[in-house]
Amino acid sequence: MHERQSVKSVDPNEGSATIATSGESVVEALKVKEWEVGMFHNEVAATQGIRIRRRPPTGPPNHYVGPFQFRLQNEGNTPRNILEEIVWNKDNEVAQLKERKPLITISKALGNAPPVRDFIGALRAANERTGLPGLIAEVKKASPSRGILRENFDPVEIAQSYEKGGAACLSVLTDEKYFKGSFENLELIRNAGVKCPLLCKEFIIDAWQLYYARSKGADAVLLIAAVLPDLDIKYMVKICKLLGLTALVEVHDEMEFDRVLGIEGVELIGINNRNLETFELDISTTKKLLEGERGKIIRERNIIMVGESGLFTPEDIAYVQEAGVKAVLVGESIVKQSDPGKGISNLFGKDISV
Ligand SMILES: O=P(O)(O)OC[C@@H](O)[C@@H](O)c1c[nH]c2ccccc12
Repeated sequence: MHERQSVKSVDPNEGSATIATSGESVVEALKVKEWEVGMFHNEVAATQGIRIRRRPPTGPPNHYVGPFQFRLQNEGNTPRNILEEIVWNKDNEVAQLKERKPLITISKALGNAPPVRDFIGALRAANERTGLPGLIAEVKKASPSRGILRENFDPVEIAQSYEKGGAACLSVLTDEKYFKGSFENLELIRNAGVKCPLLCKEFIIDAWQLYYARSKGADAVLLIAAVLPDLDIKYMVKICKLLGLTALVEVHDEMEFDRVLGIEGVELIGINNRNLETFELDISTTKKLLEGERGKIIRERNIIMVGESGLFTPEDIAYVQEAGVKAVLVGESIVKQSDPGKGISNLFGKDISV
């Protein structure tokens, strides 16, 4: 047992952690370390062409100093775009949630989580059954680019309608601040007896979130290459496998796609037609990225490709299918319709539930 230390470390080269005089200052020192790691993270990310910085570039850690809004207005601490703002906000959110529910608590809850469902299996089966891309239908109330998509929003009703309409899997937004989603919605849908596997649509920046998502009943999670450096994706994909989760790794340009193709164990890749930094939408992104060598690698490795965002008509579906996707992720065009299940028939130009 240590006696309470009250003197500085004798070695002046040692770091601030050794000046600790009580449990609280050890915690502070750990937070500073965490902050430094976050800073280092920004530099590693930049070498991989990632423009999104994990933390504001100056000042102390944002989760224990002052209101976030205040910090955002400070020079040097202004996010460059909406994706960066979301990520910085998520960093705060996760830091707080983690303090309330440490990993050990969540690990215990994992045993009580609903069993995992086969996300990729469901997509493949739907694709074989219909000859069309398997549908991941998104339960989405709002987005920063489109505002409120549906006023009268009952997540369970929408999920059941999607399932009835022939969706293979569902995507449930869990971000509250920017997408008006919640983990409660995910749990409600799972507990209502919906059988489709569920994607937890979240901005994942910390492995803790993977455990949390599984404990809330998720079968799959989204990993965004515009935000996560290679090593994070690599470890997160491994943790997903341990937990039985499917990782949908999302890319939106050639560089991200090549990075992800260099990571072992990736089985499901989404091409987001929307650039999350600028909101620009262009469905030819899916086609462009699957042309040539990359398309060949995908086929050789039997990786399932998902066309994401901006799909509204049977022509759009045919276009991305022709480009090589076996699945699509669709929100806006179906969630806006009074009967979302019927929205699916409109989207595909036929009833895909039979
Ligand atoms: O509503 P749309 O345009 O059909 O898009 C759905 C889905 O692709 C989109 O919500 C999405 C794809 N990747 C994301 C990452 C974060 C937030 C949202 C998304």
